[in-house]
Amino acid sequence: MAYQATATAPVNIAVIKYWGKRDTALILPTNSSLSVTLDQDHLRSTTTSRADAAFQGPDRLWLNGKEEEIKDGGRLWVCIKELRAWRREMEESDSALPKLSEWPLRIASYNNFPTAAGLASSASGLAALVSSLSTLYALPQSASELSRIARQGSGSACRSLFGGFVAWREGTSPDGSDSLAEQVEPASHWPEMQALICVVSDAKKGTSSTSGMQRTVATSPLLSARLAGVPARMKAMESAITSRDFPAFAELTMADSNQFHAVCLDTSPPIFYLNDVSRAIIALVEEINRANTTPIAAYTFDAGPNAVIYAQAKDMPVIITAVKKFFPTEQEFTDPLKVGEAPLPQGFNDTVVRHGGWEKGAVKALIHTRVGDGPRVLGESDSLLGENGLPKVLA
Ligand SMILES: Nc1ncnc2c1ncn2[C@@H]1O[C@H](COP(=O)(O)OP(=O)(O)OP(=O)(O)O)[C@@H](O)[C@H]1O
Ligand SMILES: C[C@@](O)(CCOP(=O)(O)OP(=O)(O)O)CC(=O)O
Repeated sequence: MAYQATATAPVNIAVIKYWGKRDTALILPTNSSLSVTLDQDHLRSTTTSRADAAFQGPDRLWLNGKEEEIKDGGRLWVCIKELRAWRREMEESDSALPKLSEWPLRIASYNNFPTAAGLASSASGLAALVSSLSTLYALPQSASELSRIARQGSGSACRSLFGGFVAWREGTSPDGSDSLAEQVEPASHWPEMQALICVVSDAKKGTSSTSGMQRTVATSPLLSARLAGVPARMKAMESAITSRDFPAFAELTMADSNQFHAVCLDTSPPIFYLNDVSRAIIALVEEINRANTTPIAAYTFDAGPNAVIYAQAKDMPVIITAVKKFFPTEQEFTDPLKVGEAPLPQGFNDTVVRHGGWEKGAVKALIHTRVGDGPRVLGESDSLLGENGLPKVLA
């Protein structure tokens, strides 16, 4: 007898960044963070988990058709172990339940966008794993309780268990019980919020977030100044979101991204995630905002050169026009949200970006999406596992 569940989970892009751990084993952060969940219609991880008494040997997992080792004591292993323990508790108190916790697992996952390229695949991937397993095991735990498990898979993954605008509260407890995610506002609160992802590079990045942030904690004198300011910034960001104050949201988002990259530069040896194209995108957005007098766009960069530009739907046509003009893409851009284009603001000074713009392909592709909801449970027909327990989609 086999039981299985398939779930999808979204990507989230932080506007107040998580950068630093106070406990590397439990993944407890040095500061709270806040993110926007992006629409799974465009970017998602899909995961099928199956438990079968007939499976032999240890649990196995495939990512994009390729087997990944579930290392003893590793992050995937910890997430699976904790969810299985919750299932076991249920089975112990209700003998009618099938003993799924005793059966080996087969797990297949698929990301519909580049993995490990600074597009937050570990966040959506670990959230999809936790969602599919908690559905398979019929766990009663809330999304916030599940976020504690996802956090141990990858810190930022805890925020992908919710849609909309999501805070990860750093917590104070040494055991991590209060370091979890909660929704600040649902997607429906500010549906005009959209994101334009400028894919500058989809190659695997040089310095992983995990090792980069620990080097910052160990060596950056600037980090303590950043940490002292985050609580006030979190408060201001939550109030900007609650009151749908885009200019305030934009100022805080850009300041936090710049401060995060400043502490990276302050790390020894320094970490450079931004490149010349990233900096040119910053200059472009700053100039659009200057010419427009109030900010209509906000850039933010994670641990890589790709830009995410947040803007409201009404302003996205201007942003798309500007980005396409100065950064002609390799891949033709067809906008799924079909917002169209619009002229640049009066007084826009195009000398801020290299004369005439960048060569084709400096920005490889554009992904236009919007704020979206949390994990979704799919049906049997969406299973990624074949009857034999091996993945259907091979890379
Ligand atoms: N769908 C998935 N299921 C399980 N694990 C995944 C999945 N997608 C990604 N991962 C894990 O996350 C790793 C990539 O994480 P990494 O932090 O290096 O990149 P990223 O998430 O794209 O970037 P960042 O988090 O810095 O924005 C993969 O090598 C894999 O171990
Ligand atoms: C820059 C960031 O994207 C860093 C994300 O770091 P990870 O969550 O990938 O790190 P680990 O907890 O070590 O897996 C900022 C953010 O998402 O808040």
